[in-house]
Amino acid sequence: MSTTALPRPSRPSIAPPTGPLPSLPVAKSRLASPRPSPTSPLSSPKASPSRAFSSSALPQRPALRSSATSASNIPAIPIVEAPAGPLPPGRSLRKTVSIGSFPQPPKHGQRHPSHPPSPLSASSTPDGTSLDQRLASGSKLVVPSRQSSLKRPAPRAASVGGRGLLGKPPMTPPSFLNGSGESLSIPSTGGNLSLPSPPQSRNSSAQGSYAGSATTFEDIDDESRGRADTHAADGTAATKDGKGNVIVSVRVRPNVVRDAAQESEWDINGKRALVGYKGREGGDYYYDNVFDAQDNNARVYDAAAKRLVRRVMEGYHGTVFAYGMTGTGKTFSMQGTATNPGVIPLAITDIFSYIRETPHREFLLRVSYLEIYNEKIHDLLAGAPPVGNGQGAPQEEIKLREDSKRGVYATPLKEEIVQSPTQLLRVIARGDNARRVAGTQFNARSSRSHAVVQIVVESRERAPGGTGTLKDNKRSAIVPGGVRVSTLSLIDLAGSEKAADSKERRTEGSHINKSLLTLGTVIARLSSDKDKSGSEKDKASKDKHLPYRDSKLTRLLQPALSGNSLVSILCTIQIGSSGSAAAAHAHTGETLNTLKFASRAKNNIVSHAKKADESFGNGGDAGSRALLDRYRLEIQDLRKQLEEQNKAKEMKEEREERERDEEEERARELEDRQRHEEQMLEMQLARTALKERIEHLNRLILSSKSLGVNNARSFSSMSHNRQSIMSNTVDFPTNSVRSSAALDAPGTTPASTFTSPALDASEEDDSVGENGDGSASQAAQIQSLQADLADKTRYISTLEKRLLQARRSSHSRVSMSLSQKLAGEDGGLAAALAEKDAEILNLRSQLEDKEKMISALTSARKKSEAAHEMSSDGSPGSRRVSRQRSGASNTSIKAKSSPRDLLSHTPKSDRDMSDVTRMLDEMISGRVDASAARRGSVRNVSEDKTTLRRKNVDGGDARDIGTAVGDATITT
Ligand SMILES: Nc1ncnc2c1ncn2[C@@H]1O[C@H](COP(=O)(O)OP(=O)(O)OP(=O)(O)O)[C@@H](O)[C@H]1O
Repeated sequence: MSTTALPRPSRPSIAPPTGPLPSLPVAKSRLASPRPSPTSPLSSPKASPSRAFSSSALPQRPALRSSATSASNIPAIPIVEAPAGPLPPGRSLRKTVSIGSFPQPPKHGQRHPSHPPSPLSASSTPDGTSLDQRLASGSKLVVPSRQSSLKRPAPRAASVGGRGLLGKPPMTPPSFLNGSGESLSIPSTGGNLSLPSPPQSRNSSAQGSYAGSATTFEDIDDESRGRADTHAADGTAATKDGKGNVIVSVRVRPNVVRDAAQESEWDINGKRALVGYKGREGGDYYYDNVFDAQDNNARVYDAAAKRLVRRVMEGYHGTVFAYGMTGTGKTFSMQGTATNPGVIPLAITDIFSYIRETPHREFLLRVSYLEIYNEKIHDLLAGAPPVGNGQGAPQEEIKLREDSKRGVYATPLKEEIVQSPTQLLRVIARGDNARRVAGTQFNARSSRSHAVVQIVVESRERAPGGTGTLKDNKRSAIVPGGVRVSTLSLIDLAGSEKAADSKERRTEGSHINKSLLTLGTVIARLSSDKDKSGSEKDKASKDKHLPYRDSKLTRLLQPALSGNSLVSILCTIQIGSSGSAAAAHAHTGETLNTLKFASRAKNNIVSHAKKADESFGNGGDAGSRALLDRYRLEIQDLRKQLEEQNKAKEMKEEREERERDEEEERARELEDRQRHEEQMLEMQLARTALKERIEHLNRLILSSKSLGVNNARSFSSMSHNRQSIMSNTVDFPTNSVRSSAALDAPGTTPASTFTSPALDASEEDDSVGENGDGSASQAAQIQSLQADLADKTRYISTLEKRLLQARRSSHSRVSMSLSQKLAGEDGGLAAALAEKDAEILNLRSQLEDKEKMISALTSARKKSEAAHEMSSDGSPGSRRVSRQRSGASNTSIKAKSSPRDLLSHTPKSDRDMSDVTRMLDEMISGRVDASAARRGSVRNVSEDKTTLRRKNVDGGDARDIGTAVGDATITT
């Protein structure tokens, strides 16, 4: 086993002792111990080839004989940094490695010697020893409370099985911050470990991880996330006293003006994590990390906070705070600058890198930012920033509360949910702007308050299969495992200060100092109350004795300080002080105070940080905290609502579509029905017309029979008497009838019908009628004509009505955009209309004729009756008709006005008869002409209708003619 050389060119090498060291000195007081020598047994030049030295340019020191390689039977091998020359007075050999401190071999993960071991798994300080080793070796210890660690049994053999110095001392137990809890025996390289971090742990840092820690680390960033749990079944940090979960680092701010005198008093050794002061009250202070003036923020972050941040992402609470005198670089370290980002921005970058690297979990981040100013808590994210120092807009008073799950927390405090690094940085920048700063004699922009950024990380297992569809999300909702909530607190404390110029600054300073003092007190007392078992009960009783409540700061830090959180403390100092000797002295005193505070913190704070439980969101306190659960439920609710709304919308659309279809169907049906009705109407119209015509024709036939015009030889029984009267009494004026309509009317009853053959005497005799005077026949005729007239009137009105309806419906149909059909239908429609018009015209004229005929017949009857009354001789024989009057003379026609007139042979009656005869002739001739004209006008309308009409007209004519003839017959 080889050891590596410690690059300590500035220090004289001390030859290793050849024998065992004396028992450990208890370093209560300052020990002017010799510096560890680069020629330490750990500083073998034959460093493992697997080790890569970051500072290869560092001067190589001569190899010292490694005691570890020698006798394994040596109970204890002192590792002595022997100065090249004689030891200075007061200095002693300090380093021993106890064989009992060797770690057990790792259960797994032991690295192959050829693999570059993680720098984080170095089990010792850069010089190859652990802090405890150093403590045990009698290094200067400034914390009296660490007595226990100093009172160790004498170191035993340093090497077991060749492992010797390489093992991890038991007092530097594995921790979550420092590793998985597994120890790896890695050869010390003399503190020059600067192997790069695993790629995934380097997201935020341009620089490789820096293994300056004095404690044992193992890189479990990668696959061993969760493997940590295997080291402690209960999730507790696998450490006996939990000390490994606390990292204390010291950072030295570069001097603006070089102060050679001051600087010479200090020994800042980053590689050995050592701060040594040679002045009065001086001593060597070892920490987990010491950063010198050349170290940038990225390096500080990598070594002091990176692991903690990743543990927070895994479910541990973590607290990082910067402590130090004013102007020493706390804000610079926490916030950094644009070119040199500090812990906060680098942590933010890492948080999001972790989220990216962990696809199997989903995260929710919320951030709050508060400051404690003059012992009052202000929310830096709530509204407008306070103006000046404490004169800002009044804010609701923020109080600190405590509950079992959340520990101590401020409320009401605004929390913002952030989704990207930029967003998070912007929120924090907003808080920074709201923070109170003021110029002091030490710092032009001094923070006058303690500022606390809290990033709450909620995470839960993600359902396999992604979140694409609702189905997936539903599935993810029932994924086993609850929400894990952890908190990362990043705290930039106000700087301690001795004096201030203004009253305001003094007030602020007094509050700052008071709270810092309380913090120091709490940390100092932690040691005496330290409970290694870390049981809740003991912790509670311990906490009771600690003055957490003496200041807001300590109250807020209580969960972290009492062991629930991983802790990283960054103490900032500035060596060298330009100014008066008094100022320089005061400055040094402050610096030493800071160093002592750091040492106490390192030694006293015990963390039993547990991974947060995965809580379910179904109530309980944790449930009320886990926004992730609440959001998930809300999302589910909203999705359900959305689904229901979609369903309702779909149903509504379907219903509307159905209604539209139904409406269209109804409209179609209505249209069909209307069309059908119209058709029916038309058919009805046609049928009615036909019926009317048939009735009319029937009536005509009866009328003709009754008049004996139709066929004298075929009397019907019904009109027998009347016809017989007519035929017997009438000296038929054949010439007049023939000269008129009867002969001209085409299609009329054959002329023989009208020009009835000579009737025999008996028939003529019988034709006088029931009353023996022909009045019954006339009355029947009149009655028949009146009935006929009524029929016609009714028929006409029906026709008119139907025509009107037909017109209306055709109009409506035409207006229903059947324009293309119009061309085709218009002709037919117009023709039909014209036909109807013609028909109406025809019927009207027929009506007129009838009326005229009725009036003529009525007057003829009246005259006949008058003549009958005047006649004294009423015997039938005397009324024999004179045939010699059958000539076509007007006088004879005049005599036809009434049979009674004919019988009376009075001049007046002759005149009357001739009037009637004339009138009838005129009517007949006019009627026939009109009929002829009408026939001509309607012939073109339509074939069958024309035929029908012609029949009507002809029938009408025939009847008219017949009637006229009948009349004439009666009157002659
Ligand atoms: N490591 C460093 N490298 C370069 N400059 C630094 C470093 N540390 C501090 N400074 C500078 O020192 C000044 C004071 O630093 P800073 O404000 O961070 O001190 P502080 O400890 O926060 O002081 P206070 O407690 O008064 O707020 C700043 O101008 C800062 O840029």
